[in-house]
Amino acid sequence: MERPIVALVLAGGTGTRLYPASRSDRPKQFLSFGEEESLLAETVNRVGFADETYVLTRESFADGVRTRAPSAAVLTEPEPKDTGPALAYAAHRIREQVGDCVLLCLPSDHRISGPFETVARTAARVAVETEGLVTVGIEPDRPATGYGYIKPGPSENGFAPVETFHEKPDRETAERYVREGFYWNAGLFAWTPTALLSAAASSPLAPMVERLDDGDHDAAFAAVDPVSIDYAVLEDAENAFVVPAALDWDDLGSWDAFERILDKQDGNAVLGEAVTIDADGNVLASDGHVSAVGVEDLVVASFDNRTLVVPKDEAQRVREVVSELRDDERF
Ligand SMILES: Nc1nc2c(ncn2[C@@H]2O[C@H](COP(=O)(O)OP(=O)(O)O[C@H]3O[C@H](CO)[C@@H](O)[C@H](O)[C@@H]3O)[C@@H](O)[C@H]2O)c(=O)[nH]1
Repeated sequence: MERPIVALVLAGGTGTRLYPASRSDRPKQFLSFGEEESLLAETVNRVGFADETYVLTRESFADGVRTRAPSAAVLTEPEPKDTGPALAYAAHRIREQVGDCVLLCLPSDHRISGPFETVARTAARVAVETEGLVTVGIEPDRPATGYGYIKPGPSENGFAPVETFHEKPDRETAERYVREGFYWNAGLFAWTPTALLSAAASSPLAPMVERLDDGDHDAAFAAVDPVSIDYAVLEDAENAFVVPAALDWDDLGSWDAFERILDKQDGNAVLGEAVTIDADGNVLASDGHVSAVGVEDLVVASFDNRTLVVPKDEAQRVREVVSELRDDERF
């Protein structure tokens, strides 16, 4: 009998780099950018072909998830400790509930179009055939430093072994990887719960896996430090594979990404309403109205009575703002 495909949507991050649209009680996956539905709802709709869908999130987002994705089952994790502990925990819980299915793990905050179902089904098939950890590879169009980079081995039958996986390289290394034909890791994975848990058992997640087997979920989370699945497992995995995918894909990581997805108004990317005079190359995003005069290459983001202004090529520095706001719980 074919294994059921279980979609596991990760919705526990906050997406801080889209502050002030994203806030501690309004993470990126709950937002909609010019579409009718939230990124989370779009993700759950996109995996409508799966036999079951779970959304994994933190307790404080659970109600928001239920409202936005009522068709999915909600799993909450004892502590937000990044995607490594989250994915190991979910694999364990779902194996208890539905047996050794094939998990299709997806971020909840990406914008994707193209043959998603075909790619996802191929990844699921490869996960079962190889009993390995399957990633989806996107051809890069720039040396982005916020992604994982995958060097594929010889490809056969729609997939290739992963020769190396390097999470978030520096700029110079990313430039070399793009020249050498590496893929971006799309953050979309397929594996059986057993394959993931056995890889996790010889990784920094090992102390957690032992305690999950004992059934003590709080102790399992307490036993590990926050770490992403990419650093914890994928960089050292010996049985990882990549399915190259021709998807139109964007993770909307920070405000400069909107330049790639929005129609231009006189050379500016505008979300919401704006008047622009002698202004060029700006990203103007708001839930109200922005006017920009005689300025270039800025991000102006204004939501819920909070405004961020930053040079576009320093858009990542919003992290510094959020870290200061978090210190006194104003995020
Ligand atoms: N449940 C849960 N979900 C989480 C947690 N932390 C993050 N997530 C969710 O996991 C997804 C990915 O997390 P990010 O933190 O946004 O990852 P990233 O830095 O963008 O890097 C990952 O994605 C890139 C593609 O966008 C990859 O290129 C990279 O290798 C990596 O897999 C998002 O949907 C986020 O909401 C957590 O503690 N718990």
